[in-house]
Amino acid sequence: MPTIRAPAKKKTTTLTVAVKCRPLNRKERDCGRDIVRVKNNKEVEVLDPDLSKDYLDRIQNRTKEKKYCFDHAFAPHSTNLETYRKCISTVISGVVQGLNATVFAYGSTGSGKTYTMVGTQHDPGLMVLSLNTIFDLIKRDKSSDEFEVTCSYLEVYNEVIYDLLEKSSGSLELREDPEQGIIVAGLRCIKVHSADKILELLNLGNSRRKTESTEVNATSSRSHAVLEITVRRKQRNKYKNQVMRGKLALVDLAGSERASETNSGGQKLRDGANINRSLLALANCINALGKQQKKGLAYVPYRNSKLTRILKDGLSGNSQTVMVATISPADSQYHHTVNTLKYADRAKEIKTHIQKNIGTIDTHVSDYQRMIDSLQIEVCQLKKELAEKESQLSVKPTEKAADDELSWLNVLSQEISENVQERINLQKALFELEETNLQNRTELQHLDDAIAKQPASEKDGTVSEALRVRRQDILDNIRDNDEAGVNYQKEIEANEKHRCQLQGMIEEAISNNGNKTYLRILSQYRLLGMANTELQFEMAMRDQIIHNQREAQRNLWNLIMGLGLDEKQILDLAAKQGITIEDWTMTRHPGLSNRGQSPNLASGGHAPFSYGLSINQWHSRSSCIYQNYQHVASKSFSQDRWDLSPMFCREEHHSSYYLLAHDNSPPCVRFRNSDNWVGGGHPIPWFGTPDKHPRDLRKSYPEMITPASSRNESHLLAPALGADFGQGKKDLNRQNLYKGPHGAISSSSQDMFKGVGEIVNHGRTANGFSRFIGSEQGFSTRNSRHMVSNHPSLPCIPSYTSQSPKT
Ligand SMILES: Nc1ncnc2c1ncn2[C@@H]1O[C@H](COP(=O)(O)OP(=O)(O)OP(=O)(O)O)[C@@H](O)[C@H]1O
Repeated sequence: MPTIRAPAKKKTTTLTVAVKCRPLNRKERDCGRDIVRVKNNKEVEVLDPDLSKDYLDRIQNRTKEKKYCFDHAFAPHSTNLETYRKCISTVISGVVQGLNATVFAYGSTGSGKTYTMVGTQHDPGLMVLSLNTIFDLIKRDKSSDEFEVTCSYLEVYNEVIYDLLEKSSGSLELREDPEQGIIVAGLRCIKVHSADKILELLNLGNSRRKTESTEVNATSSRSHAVLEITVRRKQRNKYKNQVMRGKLALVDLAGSERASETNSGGQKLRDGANINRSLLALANCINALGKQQKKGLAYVPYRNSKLTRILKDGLSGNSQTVMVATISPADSQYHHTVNTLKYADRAKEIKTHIQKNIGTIDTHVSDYQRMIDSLQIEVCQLKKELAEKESQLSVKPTEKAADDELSWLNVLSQEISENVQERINLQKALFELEETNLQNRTELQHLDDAIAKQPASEKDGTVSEALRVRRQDILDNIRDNDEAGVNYQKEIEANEKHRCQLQGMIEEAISNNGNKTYLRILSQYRLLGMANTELQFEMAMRDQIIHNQREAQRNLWNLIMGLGLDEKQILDLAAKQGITIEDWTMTRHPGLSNRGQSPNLASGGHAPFSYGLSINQWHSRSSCIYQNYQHVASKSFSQDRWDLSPMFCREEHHSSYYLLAHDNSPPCVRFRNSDNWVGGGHPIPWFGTPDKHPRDLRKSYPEMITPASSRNESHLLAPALGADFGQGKKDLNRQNLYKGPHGAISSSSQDMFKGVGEIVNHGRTANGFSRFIGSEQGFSTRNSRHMVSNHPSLPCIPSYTSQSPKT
């Protein structure tokens, strides 16, 4: 099979980010004011909407004023043509030379995305201007090359892809093509010879696009629209067999909105939820990609929505990409404007790698082959649909009633699945926010230390000034993230409410319907499927945490061992880093023949778990506290053996706690609340509710409830471990744990400990991810999520306390 040849060079480039501010509309002029200032064609300043703030507030940084700088910024009076000339035209000329380009408008509802992309007759939008340029360039081309231009236009509505160039398009599927990346199977590609023809198609497609009138925008787009133009250039000169293929994707996103603002309900509300979901997925991708550039690898959740899968190339692959962030200058839109600018600011970090798509004539033929294949698939699909429709017409009334019942159930289960997916997205977002703030707070602490250490003579110097500016930035970020976190939590609450309604509907259907058993099994099956999705996400998150901690431990051990330090030196060094080593109780393992080897690596062979070390400052993503717990007296590195004694490992991550326990009882996972061990015989992971109480999975899915148990301790059998420790050691161990050198556990709380594996809470409030991970009904928020596990893969390490991030 012919393939597109690897190009000679790949050029790395960053996203071009432009901000376009629309004028105030009449309503905004009458009852609000303009709070956006565009300066020097690059800077955007958003004033505090609260006019009551005075000079003192301003000099003390108590206003919500924000300043950003972008590649381009356009004031309200500027036209689409100006935007096009300054940031799009060069990208478009590349398309005729075999390069890919993506242009997308991002902003809240009513901020001017469609105006920017489609425009009006007097002020044509970027789609129209780009198409005219492409045909102009082809017309003016002096070479004898042959050009062919094709166009497709799709929309993603409620996570379903429709062809806007088809009169009554069915839903289309996404496929991964090894050469072309993500493609939409069965999407019509129409050959066009002039810009006018494409504009005709564009208008036709736009008339089919789903729009609604909302409180904020009379013609609000309810779907994301992607216009794709492909230019194939068959070369006639020395590279006779070569075909260059440039692709231009022009994207008009649906607007993000809040249900309360748009005053919508029913279908509109559902659309809004789906739009927000895919935009949230896009925002998460922008976040992750931004982080990737700053800190190396980060998981980019493209697969969370169809939109992000379609935009994948534009965000990180082979594409020159321009993001036009559209904002409203109205004071009532302050929150949306700042939110859009924040994501636009992050998008500046995103890098793409552009290269010419050069293929052979054969490749060109293979493209046609692919088109034929996809048309054949479409024909098969249509035939199948026709056959189904025919058979539906001939079904008996009783069968039809049963079918109706089932299709109702399908709709319901679809809603449940969307509800779960939305919650996962929100919780992920919350998790990211919390993580960012954790890092922010650590940096804040370091900055405070650095500022305090500045000599008096330097207090007014440039270094001090830079530190203070950075400190203010971090404070702003923390405050913004906290605000965003509160909003996410509200959305999670709404999501939870919706979930309860859905649950009620299922229960009602079960009690009303004749075929109860079947429906019950079916609904149980679906609910378990949903629960499974949540569990998988939780597992993935935990794997990530464990991976990060291992990394940190490994690095640290390698460093410490490489230095060949003795215990005292290590303790001194740790103290300098602000780390207190509570209890040095490691003895050497027979398997560790020399002290140069990282104890963390000693987990192989017969060792049921590994030794490790974690220190907050060294940790790349999470804050951890580990506690090694042994009945053996403290031993130093110089001793001969690493003793495999019973051990506890405590980890704090986003207010989630794990503790590893090894004793002679069967390995188990235990849960406890602030006072007692709780739960039945077969505990399962728990998911936090949006409010203060974690959600009981069995409550959410009552079909999963196992007979209640009066026992206040729950055990979940884990895979057998090699460790087998005497029960007798347990009490002593517990005692040691309670009486750590720093008195980590208060004497009153000692009474709470009724089994192995209790955990000390260092007083961090539980939120974000901790809501999501392991806990049980009735936990107090303060002591929040306690989970005890003896997972064999988690490392056990010496005892430390690390400084909690500043709150
Ligand atoms: N630069 C501009 N000049 C004049 N009017 C504008 C401008 N930008 C937007 N508008 C007007 O603002 C209103 C909302 O714009 P538009 O429909 O483009 O918003 P949107 O971001 O696409 O909204 P949604 O996401 O809800 O589809 C429209 O009436 C549009 O004509």
